[in-house]
Amino acid sequence: MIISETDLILNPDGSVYHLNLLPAEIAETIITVGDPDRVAEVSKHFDRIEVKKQKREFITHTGYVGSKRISVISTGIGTDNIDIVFNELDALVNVNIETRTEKDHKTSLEIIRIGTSGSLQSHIAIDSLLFSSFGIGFDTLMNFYEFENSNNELMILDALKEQLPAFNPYVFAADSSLKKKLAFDMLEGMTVTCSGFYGPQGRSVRVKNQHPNFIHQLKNFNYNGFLITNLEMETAGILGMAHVLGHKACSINAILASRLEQKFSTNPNAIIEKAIKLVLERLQTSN
Ligand SMILES: O=P(O)(O)O[C@H]1O[C@H](CO)[C@@H](O)[C@H]1O
Ligand SMILES: O=c1cc[nH]c(=O)[nH]1
Repeated sequence: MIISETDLILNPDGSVYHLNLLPAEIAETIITVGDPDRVAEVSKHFDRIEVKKQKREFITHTGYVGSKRISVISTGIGTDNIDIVFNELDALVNVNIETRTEKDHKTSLEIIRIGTSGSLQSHIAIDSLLFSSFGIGFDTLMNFYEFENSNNELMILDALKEQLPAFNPYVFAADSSLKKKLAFDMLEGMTVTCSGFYGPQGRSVRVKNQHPNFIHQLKNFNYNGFLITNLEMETAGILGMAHVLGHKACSINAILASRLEQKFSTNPNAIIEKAIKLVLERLQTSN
């Protein structure tokens, strides 16, 4: 079936519409970061950079760490951008851009988010690193796609419906092989992905929040001892889109804020740098 010009938009040079990339310009291992300035913070550790591209907030650097080819891409903020990044990355590997048809042989990308996040639990300290075993989406992205959940995901969904009935979330697990490879010694937990930074994360600057107990409600959620540990704005969308498109994904969070103690890291760059170095080292040595 031909994929229409409005379903998959290409630029005049054949690159995908928002990412501005051609198929040869991405690696099969991709690090995503929210902040466009973080792309260079990752690629400064590359031994060689062969591609640098940008359109809007989507900056891509592709290069090598040793013999491992890696791309790092900024997604900007939010799961609306995750929809764009994942559909366009998938098209670059799984659609023949010239014939506009799906390829018979599919490529499964390895996608690792290195992001920042706020903690909801006292044992998840500021300046620690946390692996999201599950992403819980409080946004609406995955309502627009067909998918089936695993039994574990369905059981967490049931517990969410019972304990947090005011919300209607979706749930996806991280890829277990990426956890073994990159995060075997990290704290882990369930990450809630929010549709905003202020009200949707229980903050209120001048306007009262409709959910004044948001932080404590989430903190107290418990599924067989498994807790909601942190809040951010992309993880659940990344895990969900990877699942529907057949890619492997995970999310590693540098904890910058404690929402319980109402404190913020005094040196956020140090823990982000630690996460970047750890992921690059482990990606290089695991192949
Ligand atoms: O630091 P990044 O990766 O952007 O992640 C977090 O920071 C942003 C909010 O400040 C949101 O994108 C949130 O998910
Ligand atoms: O509290 C926080 C910190 C970083 N990023 C978020 O989305 N929330």
